[in-house]
Amino acid sequence: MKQLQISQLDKAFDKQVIFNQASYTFDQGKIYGLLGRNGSGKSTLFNMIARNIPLDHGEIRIDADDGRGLQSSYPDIDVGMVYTQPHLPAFMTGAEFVKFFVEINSRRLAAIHTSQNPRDFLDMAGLSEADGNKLLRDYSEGMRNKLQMVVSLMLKPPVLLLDEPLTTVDVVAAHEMQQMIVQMKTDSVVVFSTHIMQLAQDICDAVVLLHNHGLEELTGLDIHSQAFEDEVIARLTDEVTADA
Ligand SMILES: Nc1ncnc2c1ncn2[C@@H]1O[C@H](COP(=O)(O)OP(=O)(O)OP(=O)(O)O)[C@@H](O)[C@H]1O
Repeated sequence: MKQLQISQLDKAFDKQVIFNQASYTFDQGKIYGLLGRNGSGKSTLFNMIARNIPLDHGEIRIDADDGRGLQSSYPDIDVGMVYTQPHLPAFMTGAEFVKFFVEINSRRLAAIHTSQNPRDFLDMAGLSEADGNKLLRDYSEGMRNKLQMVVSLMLKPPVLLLDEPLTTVDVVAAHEMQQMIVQMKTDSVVVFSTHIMQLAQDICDAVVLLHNHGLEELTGLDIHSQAFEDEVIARLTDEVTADA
């Protein structure tokens, strides 16, 4: 089973403590919703997992289910990251970008039996032929988000991190993307951050709160209940009181 393990993680920016001895293990087979107040450290956590920024102390380890067990250094393990603001080349058209993406990832796509037809990628992102011929800088934010998510999901990375996805896509696209994310949990560890409680309740199997500089799963309540929602708000509100 694939696994992402956070152990006794510390991270501070100058004197601002973001994580203090945070520990949690995310398993393949579940969708985890990461909830926390603005500025609590959700993007920072994702960036540490993706090794974009260093951690101060502790360990982040990944088991890609490749026989090697948990690895604390994982340059060869793909961590898929879907950003709130997509990072796409502005001066390529959608079709050019997808063609380029398929070319540079052809071996990986072949290994996981994913289509290598660029048109399929554009179709999944709901982009027409005319859209495909537009420069990415002229896409709406929602169109960029859909395209970014489709290319990230098609690679089926062992760990998939989604930083506030689906906030800018239309209702139909959001429904389709939700279904794609749900399918991903079969083969990947899937963690997404969101401020939309309804979204967390709709697609998550577990909700992890980032508060008081730690990670804590909210257990013992039906995720779809009002009591669950009240408890999330109470705990995240408590944090402000505790820090004040
Ligand atoms: N490179 C950096 N240098 C200094 N401080 C930073 C840096 N990156 C993030 N921070 C600070 O760390 C804290 C956590 O930021 P982060 O973006 O991880 O929060 P978040 O939970 O994702 O917030 P939001 O929900 O608002 O998107 C914030 O106070 C932010 O200002």
